[in-house]
Amino acid sequence: MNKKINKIAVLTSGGDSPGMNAAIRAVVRNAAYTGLTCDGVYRGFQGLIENEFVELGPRDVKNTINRGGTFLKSARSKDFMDKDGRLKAYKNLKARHIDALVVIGGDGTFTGASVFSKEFDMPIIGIPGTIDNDINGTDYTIGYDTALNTVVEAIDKIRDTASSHDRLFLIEVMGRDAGDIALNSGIGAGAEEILIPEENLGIDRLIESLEKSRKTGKSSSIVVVSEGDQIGKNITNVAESIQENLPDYEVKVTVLGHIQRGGSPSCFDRVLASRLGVGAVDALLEGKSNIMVGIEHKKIVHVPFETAINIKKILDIDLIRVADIVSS
Ligand SMILES: Nc1ncnc2c1ncn2[C@@H]1O[C@H](COP(=O)(O)OP(=O)(O)OP(=O)(O)O)[C@@H](O)[C@H]1O
Ligand SMILES: O=P(O)(O)OC[C@H]1O[C@](O)(CO)[C@@H](O)[C@@H]1O
Ligand SMILES: [Mg+2]
Repeated sequence: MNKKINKIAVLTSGGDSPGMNAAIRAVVRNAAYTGLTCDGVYRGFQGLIENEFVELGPRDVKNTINRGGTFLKSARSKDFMDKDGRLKAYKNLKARHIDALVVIGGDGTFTGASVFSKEFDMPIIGIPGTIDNDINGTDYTIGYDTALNTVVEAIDKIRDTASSHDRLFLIEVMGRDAGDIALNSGIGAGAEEILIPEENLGIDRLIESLEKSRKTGKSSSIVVVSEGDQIGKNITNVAESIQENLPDYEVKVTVLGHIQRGGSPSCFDRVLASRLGVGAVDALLEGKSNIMVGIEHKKIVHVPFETAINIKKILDIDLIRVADIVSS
């Protein structure tokens, strides 16, 4: 028999992502809709430890659906990695009579949530919020679509100047260990080459391919490089190898950086966040715990944290084929 849930708390953790506010809003409003009370926790797991709670009702989340970042703020909490820190967090939750938790974040957040939930018998539901789209069991994570649009807009601008000066640009995009942002933005922005961590074909093939492109009449080129790419030590190192081997090219490097994490969420991310936020409270009321609410084939799914974290999400191989064909 599941314990009755009267009060929940919601937090955002790990790297922020556009649409996290929309997810908080949906959690808060579904809590009120179903007769629960809801606290927000500032600064993710660190706020749990440092007792930074705020009561949130439906009107407290007005005008947030359109805002990037997270108004609850986020953190990468070292203290939560220790049992002492987690014990403090548990005591603070109990002192506020909180029966269950909704965490919005990435794989690290779900790992922490899973450890905590087992240690202290606290029901927890995860909502995938990360620009990386690196979580198994959900087709999309909140913020990924917005980040892709930001990247494509930036690359379009770089292409203008690349083409005016007949230059080769290497553009680094985020994604830690996952190539989703690089592969999809690369196709969307018409990149000549896309370097991702999941596929290392080596520097020689890259140089050969760029040389061939120039011979077939391409005067400028865009190469999208995922930050987790393994070809060189880093993007500058890859640029130097290309420059040495292809002296006729003028090679430039742009690192897009944290611009990719900001901005107003796309409509896709707002709707996704709203569905997952509502779904998280529904799941708690159904007695679920230790799961992520995700989306697969347009339907809400419940995925055990273990499956979401420990099984590497498979990259769509056909996208690599498409990228090769459309860049030829
Ligand atoms: N093994 C663990 N035990 C306890 N807490 C953990 C563990 N792993 C991660 N966490 C907690 O989760 C937080 C968020 O994890 P992390 O920094 O990896 O970001 P994330 O949720 O994966 O998001 P993103 O990858 O989008 O930045 C960590 O800072 C830490 O507080
Ligand atoms: O902002 P930070 O802490 O430097 O983290 C950067 C990392 O976070 C992410 O943006 C995911 O949130 C990764 O793509 C990137 O590797
Ligand atoms: Mg992560």
